[in-house]
Formats: sequence, C-alpha cells, structure tokens
Amino acid sequence: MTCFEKKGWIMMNHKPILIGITGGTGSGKSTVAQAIYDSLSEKNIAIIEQDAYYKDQSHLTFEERTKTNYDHPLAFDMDLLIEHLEKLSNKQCIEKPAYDFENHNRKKETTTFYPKDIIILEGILLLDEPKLRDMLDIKIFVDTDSDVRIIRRILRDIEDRGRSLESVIDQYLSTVRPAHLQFVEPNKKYADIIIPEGGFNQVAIDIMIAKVKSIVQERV
Ligand SMILES: Nc1ncnc2c1ncn2[C@@H]1O[C@H](COP(=O)(O)OP(=O)(O)O)[C@@H](O)[C@H]1O
Ligand SMILES: O=c1ccn([C@@H]2O[C@H](COP(=O)(O)O)[C@@H](O)[C@H]2O)c(=O)[nH]1
Repeated sequence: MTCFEKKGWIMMNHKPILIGITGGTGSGKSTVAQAIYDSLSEKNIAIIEQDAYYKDQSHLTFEERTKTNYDHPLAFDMDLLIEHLEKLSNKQCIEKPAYDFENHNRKKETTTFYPKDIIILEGILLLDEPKLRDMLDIKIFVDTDSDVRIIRRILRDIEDRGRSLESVIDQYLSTVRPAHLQFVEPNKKYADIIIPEGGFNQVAIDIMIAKVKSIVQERV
C-alpha cells in the first residue's frame, strides 16, 4: 500500500533519487549529508543513517556488546536496510529503527518514515554490498586522512558517545582501522565522486547540488 505525507510530492511517478555518502569514520559524511540536505531543503528530502541499521543485540550483555566488531559488514542488518529502501522506492512507509551508541544496541522505538523524492543514505559501508551499491543513483566517497579522522573520532566519541580515550584508541587499533582497510578504502573505486576533507568543501557540495537538481528536472 502506498503511503503519503501531507507535504508536496514532486515526482509522483518516479522512484526516489538515492544519494549514498560513504567514507571512513570521522571523514565528514554526516556533515556532507547535512550540507546537501540544507541546500535542497525546499525539496521532499530526508537523510537515513546506515548506523540505524546496526543489528539488534538485545540477546547480549553490555559487556559482550562492547566486543562486537562494529566496522565489519556483518554488524549491519543489510537485508533490512535493502528491504526498507525497496519499500520507499515503491512509495511505501517504513518503520525506521534507531540506534543507541552508548548502549551499543538498537533502540526499542522506531519512527514512521514516509517516502521521499530524494533520500540521502549516509554510512561507512555502503559500497561493500553489491546489491546496495547498485541501488544508489549517486555514490560519494568522503576522503579524509586517517590521522584527521581518528582525532575527530576521539573528540566525538568522548563527548557524544560516552567513551574513554583508552577505549577509543583500543577499538580503533583492534577493529576500526583493520576493517577500514579491508572494507571501506578498497571500495572507493566504486564512487562517482570523491570529496576530499569532507563537509566544508563548498565547491564539491555545489557540484553535487547541481547534479541532483538536474536529475530532479529530468524527472518532473
Ligand atoms: N572539512 C572539515 N573540517 C573540519 N572539521 C570537519 C570537517 N568535516 C567534518 N568536520 C567535523 O568532524 C567531526 C566528524 O564529522 P562527521 O560529519 O560527523 O563525520 P562522519 O559522519 O564521517 O563520522 C564533526 O565534529 C564535524 O563537525
Ligand atoms: O555500538 C557501536 C556502533 C558503532 N560504533 C562505531 O561507529 C562508527 C560509525 O559511525 P560514524 O558516525 O561513521 O563514525 C564505526 O566506525 C563503529 O566503530 C561503535 O563504536 N559502537
């Protein structure tokens, strides 16, 4: 069954434009996603974070959940993410999950998410799974040096995600860095656009906006 929000619907007969923004942790993915969103805010647009699709781990204790490798593709419920994107393409609503980083677990509550004309999907592992990769209309890789990314991550994880300096460093060396080299970096080759240094690269953002607007024009 189709599902509509009261808001205007500009491309009634078309599938949504799906923009994928990927790159390593701390590269600036969320910042780029927000900048694109802000520039197109008059459109029927929304952001989906891949992080919302980390697997539910309620069957594990907190201690066990701290040991999960959150940078491995198997940490994500990729089937649910793909199913939700397919539903949105068919103008159906989804119940979008939410994630609690402090507890390393999916939250109990979900949000009803309506179909959009433009969806920005943002996350570390968008290009590793061929089925997901093929669904993306535009694939962006935010490319930021690892020394900058780890500094950003230390600050963010201590401030927003309830971590200690030691735990961030341990996690980075044991799982984040190896998984980045195995699953994130090699998939850069699939990107349509590589944005150096993330969110404040206004030239790259403007080029992206122009491209999205031209696709919208083709489809209205
Ligand atoms: N180009 C940039 N220059 C300086 N700081 C940036 C830049 N892009 C992002 N940041 C900052 O780095 C941190 C991580 O950025 P974020 O977009 O959340 O990264 P990601 O979503 O890839 O983990 C945030 O505090 C953000 O404000
Ligand atoms: O429970 C969790 C879930 C994820 N992480 C880490 O988060 C990053 C991905 O988020 P970014 O916003 O792209 O940085 C990933 O590298 C995981 O290691 C976590 O620590 N705990």
